[in-house]
Amino acid sequence: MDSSNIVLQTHHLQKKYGALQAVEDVSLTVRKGDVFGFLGPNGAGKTTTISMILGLTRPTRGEVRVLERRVTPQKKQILRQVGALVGAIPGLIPYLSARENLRLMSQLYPQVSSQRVDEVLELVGLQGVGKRPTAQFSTGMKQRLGMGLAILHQPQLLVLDEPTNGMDPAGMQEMRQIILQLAKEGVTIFLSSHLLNEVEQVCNRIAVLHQGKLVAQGAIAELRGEEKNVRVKAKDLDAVEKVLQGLPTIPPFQRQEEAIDITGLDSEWVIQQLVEHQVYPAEVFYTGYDLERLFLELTQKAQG
Ligand SMILES: Nc1ncnc2c1ncn2[C@@H]1O[C@H](COP(=O)(O)OP(=O)(O)OP(=O)(O)O)[C@@H](O)[C@H]1O
Repeated sequence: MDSSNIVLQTHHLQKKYGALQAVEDVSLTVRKGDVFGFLGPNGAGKTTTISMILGLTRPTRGEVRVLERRVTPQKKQILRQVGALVGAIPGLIPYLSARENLRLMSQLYPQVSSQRVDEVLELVGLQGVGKRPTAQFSTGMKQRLGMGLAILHQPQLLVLDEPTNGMDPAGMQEMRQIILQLAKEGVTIFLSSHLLNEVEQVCNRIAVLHQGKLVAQGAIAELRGEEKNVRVKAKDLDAVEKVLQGLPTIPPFQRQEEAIDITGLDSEWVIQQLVEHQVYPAEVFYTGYDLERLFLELTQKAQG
């Protein structure tokens, strides 16, 4: 693996709070251009991991590297290359407008021009809000401004901790659009979420955390596996079932109300088998692998 391509890496990261193992042996690799989904139910240890990534919490064991440099609470220079939106938006002045807040923040960075402020306002869809004080903003608008503040200095990595928490579906959709746009512009994104659906829509790679432990990591397509799921619709489902039962190796299948779902077979092969037994399906199609099911399987496996 080309290490110059790695933007964020954690090595055997561990955090204990007394007897509680909040994070246990978490090794993550985030490459340039990834929209990396950090998935796990509430309490899995996502925020604790992020806090160690951002040098806010000292790991009990293990280390964090950003752009190949080690991050610790004492050594955080490399985090200038990182933007973060984690919890409440730091430094947001409620009586100032979005532009004024961005301008104020831009004074921290010598390289940020007023042109960049306008660019960011547009990117996060707040160019039209004028002088409205941010105190009057909706949750979604505040989060978008928080995102704007986090990317003002053009970081290489953007860390987002549950950025759509408390948002309505329209706000979530807007947030996803911004994430995708930023990714297009070359920002690597680390997105923590407990929402499978959100992660599936924007991320190319994911890691799944459960009770502090990593239970999976990889490309979404890879994690779904080579496994093929074929749905067969037919007038006579009993006949379909009989054909499946008669195969030399009976594939795992599940009878639904109007279809049979079969795991691990090619649709062409299924059709061929059925037709050879004079069973003619009305429809045969791939249903793909449901991330929700994968997630449940992974977390149940971890528990069992
Ligand atoms: N400062 C702390 N002291 C003691 N326990 C803590 C502390 N911070 C977190 N924990 C515990 O560590 C575990 C992981 O919490 P964490 O907030 O990292 O999970 P999370 O995946 O971010 O969940 P959520 O989405 O609910 O924030 C939880 O059991 C939590 O109660």
